[in-house]
Amino acid sequence: MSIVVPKYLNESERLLRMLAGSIISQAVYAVTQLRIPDLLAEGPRTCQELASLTQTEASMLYRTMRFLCDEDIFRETDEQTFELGPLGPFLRSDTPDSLYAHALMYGQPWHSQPAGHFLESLTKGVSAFEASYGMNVFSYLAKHPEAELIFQDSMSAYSRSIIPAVLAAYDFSQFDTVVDIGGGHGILMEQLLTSCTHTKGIVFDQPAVIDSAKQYIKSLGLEARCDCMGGNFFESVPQGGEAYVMKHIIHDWSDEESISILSNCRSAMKEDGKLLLLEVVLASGNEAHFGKLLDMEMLAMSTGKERTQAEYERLLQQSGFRLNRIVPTSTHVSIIEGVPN
Ligand SMILES: C[S@@+](CC[C@H](N)C(=O)[O-])C[C@H]1O[C@@H](n2cnc3c(N)ncnc32)[C@H](O)[C@@H]1O
Repeated sequence: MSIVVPKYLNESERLLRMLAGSIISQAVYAVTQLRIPDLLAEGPRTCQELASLTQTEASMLYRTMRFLCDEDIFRETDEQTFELGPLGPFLRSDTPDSLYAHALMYGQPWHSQPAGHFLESLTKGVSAFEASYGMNVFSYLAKHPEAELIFQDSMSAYSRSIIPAVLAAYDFSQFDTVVDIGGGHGILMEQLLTSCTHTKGIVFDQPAVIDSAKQYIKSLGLEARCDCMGGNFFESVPQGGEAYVMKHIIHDWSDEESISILSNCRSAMKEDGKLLLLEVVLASGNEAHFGKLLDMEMLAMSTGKERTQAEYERLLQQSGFRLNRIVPTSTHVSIIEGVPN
């Protein structure tokens, strides 16, 4: 089933729809938080029934769901009766490729408010998050455990949808020890150790995050093959690994900050080690690419950016590596392989 921008819109309506983007995002957040996609998993329900199950005001819920039919999230099958549309299943909490946790994160004030500081960000040359909260997003999350949990859940869910393609595209079983720098709650490591049964792992992340990773790895019975270590990658990273993997880390940071993280990996790794960055690689021309949206998110939330192959080549070269090859996956994420220079 193909998804299209509603055809009924003329140019000025398309622009108005763009201007109302935050309302669309908040409407998606509201129905997801109410778990309406889960409630429609088994088939259509009336709006009255949904309102009573979610303790919401029926006529307001109806208007919200009617609008989200235009966005392909729901479909009105009968008068005031809805089923899931083509995008609806992705907002269920229980599917492998679920964006449920993502929708919850996008609705949080700390995620949506920085966009209101975009202009200030452009004029001052700092991220909108920094302009809004006076600190970088990771310092904010470390101080707000509830927000940290929502962020990590969202990253884990996103990772679950990407990692199978990464493991299919690259042979990680060639390594004895893989270190996942900024590994969050350990989802990548879980899947990697499950598919490469002779490999050992280390998950490294901030002290505020690593306890949850420890618990998660232990709950899977993988603790004998995986250490979880807390620290700051601007100071040092665990020594002696064969492969240093970073998924969606370098895009969070400026060139200067990235060089500091990468140089620490270079000092810690074995001479025949490999650096593996799991990132979007932007095309150098001006063709449309999903990565440009992620780049805007980086602009709003961090000092980082999405980069082209030439930019990654330069970054690696300035950190003691040579870009060996870029392995595409079936997703928008590629594996950028660096080797010591
Ligand atoms: C965008 S998330 C990526 C998480 C994970 N790699 C994934 O793709 O799901 C960035 C991660 O970097 C971690 N991080 C941020 N600053 C750090 C620091 N100074 N030292 C170690 N980890 C850090 C965060 O806690 C977070 O888990």
